[in-house]
Amino acid sequence: MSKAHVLLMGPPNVGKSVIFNHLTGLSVSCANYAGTTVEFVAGKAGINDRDVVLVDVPGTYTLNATNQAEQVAVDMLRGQHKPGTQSTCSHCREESDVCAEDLGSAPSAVICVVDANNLESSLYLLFQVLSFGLPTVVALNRVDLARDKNIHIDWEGLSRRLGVPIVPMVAVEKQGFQELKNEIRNSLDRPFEPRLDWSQDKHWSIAEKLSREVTTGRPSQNSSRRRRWGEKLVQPWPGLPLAIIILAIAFALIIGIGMQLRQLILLPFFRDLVIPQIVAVVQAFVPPGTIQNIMVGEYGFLVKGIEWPFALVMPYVLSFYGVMAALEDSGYLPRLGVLLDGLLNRIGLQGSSIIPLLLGYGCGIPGILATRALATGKERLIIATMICMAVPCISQTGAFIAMLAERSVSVVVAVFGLSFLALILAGLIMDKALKGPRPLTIMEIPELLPPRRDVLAKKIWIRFKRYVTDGALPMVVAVGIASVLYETGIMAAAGRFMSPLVEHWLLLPQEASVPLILGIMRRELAVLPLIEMDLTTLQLFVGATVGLFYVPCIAIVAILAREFSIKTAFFMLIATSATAFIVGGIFARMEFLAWIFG
Ligand SMILES: Nc1nc2c(ncn2[C@@H]2O[C@H](COP(=O)(O)OP(=O)(O)OP(=O)(O)O)[C@@H](O)[C@H]2O)c(=O)[nH]1
Ligand SMILES: [Mg+2]
Repeated sequence: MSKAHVLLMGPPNVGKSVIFNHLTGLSVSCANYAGTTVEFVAGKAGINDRDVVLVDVPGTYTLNATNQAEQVAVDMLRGQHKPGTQSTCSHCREESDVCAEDLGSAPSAVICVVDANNLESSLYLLFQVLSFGLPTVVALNRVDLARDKNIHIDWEGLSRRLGVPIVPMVAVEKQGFQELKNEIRNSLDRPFEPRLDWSQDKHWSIAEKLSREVTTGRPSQNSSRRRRWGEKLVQPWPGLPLAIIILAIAFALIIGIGMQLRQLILLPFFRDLVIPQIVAVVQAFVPPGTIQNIMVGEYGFLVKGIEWPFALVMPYVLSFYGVMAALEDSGYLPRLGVLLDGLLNRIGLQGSSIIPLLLGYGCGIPGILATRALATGKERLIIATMICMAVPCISQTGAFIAMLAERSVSVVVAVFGLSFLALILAGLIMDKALKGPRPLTIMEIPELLPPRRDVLAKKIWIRFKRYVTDGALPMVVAVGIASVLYETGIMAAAGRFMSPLVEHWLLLPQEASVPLILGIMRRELAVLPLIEMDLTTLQLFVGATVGLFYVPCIAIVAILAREFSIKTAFFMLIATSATAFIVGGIFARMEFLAWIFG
C-alpha cells in the first residue's frame, strides 16, 4: 500500500519550499520571487509517530488551471497526477527520494501556506483548496515580516471562523514546526469538518472581508522606507542607473572574488600541493607507460581532471552562486524584470523572462526549467534558444576567464560582447519566426528584503555540494575518457578526420579537435583543453567563439527533448553547431582582430 501523502500548497513565494526542506531534510531551491518551484518535488517526512510523503507543489494564486503550475496543483488535489512528470535532470536537479507512484491517490491532508503579509490573496487560494473537502491545516507563515510592519493577525479568531487549524510560523527561523506537525498528525485521523460551505463562488469577497476583519495595525516607518525604495527601483529614474550600478557590482564581485579565490587559494593549493603529491605517488607505484600516462600524463585525469574542475572552474561557481543567492533573496530580480520589460518586449519577451535567463548563466538546466513559469509556449522557446545559443554557463564562463583573462582583457570583453549580441539576435529571429501572441505582463513583485546570512550560507553550501557531485565528478570522468582516447591514439585519428574543419576552416592546430569532442559532454570542456595548447590570441578567440555557440552539453539536449520535443532538441543541436563553425571560421579570417586584441 502506498504511504499517506500530504500536499504543501499556497500562493507563490510564501515559504512552502523552506517548510518542505525543514520537514524532509531535503534541499530544494527557495528564492524571493514567484515561480521558484516549477514542478512538484516529493520527500519523506516524519510527522511525530507517522511517516508521510510530503509534496512541495508549485505556488499558484488560483486553482482555475489556466497554466501548467495550476494544472499540477489541481491534479495533485484530485489525486490524478500522472507519474513520470518529476524532475530527472542529472545536473542541477532538485532532490527527491520518493517514487512518483506513491502519489497516485487523493492526498491524506493539505498544508495550505498563507502569507501573513498578504492575507487576502492567500485566503482566496485557501478557500479554493477547502472546497476540495480534504483535511487542511493552515501554516500562517512570515509572521516576522508582518510583525515588522506592525500588522497583527487574530489567527485564533480566523481559525474559529473557518473551522480549520492555523499555526503561526517563521519558517526561516524554524519557529512553529512542532505545532505544525501536531496539527498535521491530528488531521490525518480526524474527519474534516469545515465550518463554512466553500463550494459557493464568492471567494474573493469573503477573502477581502475576512482579512479586513482579522487584521489590525499600521505600517511602521522602517517598512515604509523599504517600500519606497522598492518602488524607486522599478521606475526608470532612478531605477535604470541603479540597475546598471547593481549589475556592474554583481559582475565585478563574481569575477573579482572568483579570480582571487583561484589565484590566491585554489590554484596554489591544487597545482603546487595536491597534484605534485598525487603525481609522485602514481610515479612511484605505476611503471611508465600508457596506464601511467592516463593517470598523470598530458591529459591525465588525476592532473587536469583535478585542476580544471576544482582550481579553474569552482572559484567562479562559488562566487556566482553567492552573488546570485543575494540577488534572489533580496527580491531585486523581479524588479529588474519590470524595469527591462519595455526592452524585452521588443524581442517578444516580457520582464519575467529575465529570471530564467539569469539562472541560465549559472546552468542552462534550471534556466530552461524556470521557463515553465512563463506565460506562453513561444516565450519559453525563445528563452530556451537564447540559453542554448548564447548564454555561457558559469563553468564555461570560468573556463573563458581562465583561458583569456591573462592573455588580454579585451578578448574577454569581446567574447561576452559577442554573447550579448547573439542573445539579442537569437531573440529577434525567434520572435519573427514563431507565431503566437505577445504576452501580457502580469508580474508579482515581492517585498524588498535584506538577504539573511544563514539563508545565503546554506544556499552556497547546497550549490557547492551539487557542483561537486553533478559538475566536478562528471568532469573528472570526462577527462579520464579523454586521456584514454588520447593515449590510445583514437583522439589523433579523430583529429585527422576533423582536420578539414579544424585546420583548414577554423585555422586551429589539429589537436584543437579535442575540445570539440569533449565539448559534447560538457560545455566548459569545449574550452578548457585550449589552455594547454600554444595558440595565438586570435586562435584563442576563435576557440572561445566556437565553444560559446557549440552544442549546449548532453544534459541540456535531454532537457530540451523532455520539455519541448525531440525535434526541438535536434534542431537546437544543429543550429548551435552550425553557428559555432560558421562564425568561428569567419573570425579566424579577420586578422585585424589580432591587432585589436593587442
Ligand atoms: N522573513 C521571512 N522570510 C521567509 C520566511 N519563510 C520563507 N521566507 C523567504 O521567502 C522567500 C520565498 O520562500 P520559498 O520557500 O522559495 O517560497 P515558495 O512558497 O516555495 O515559492 P514558489 O516556489 O515560488 O511558489 C525566500 O526568500 C525565503 O527565504 C519567514 O518565515 N520569514
Ligand atoms: Mg518553492
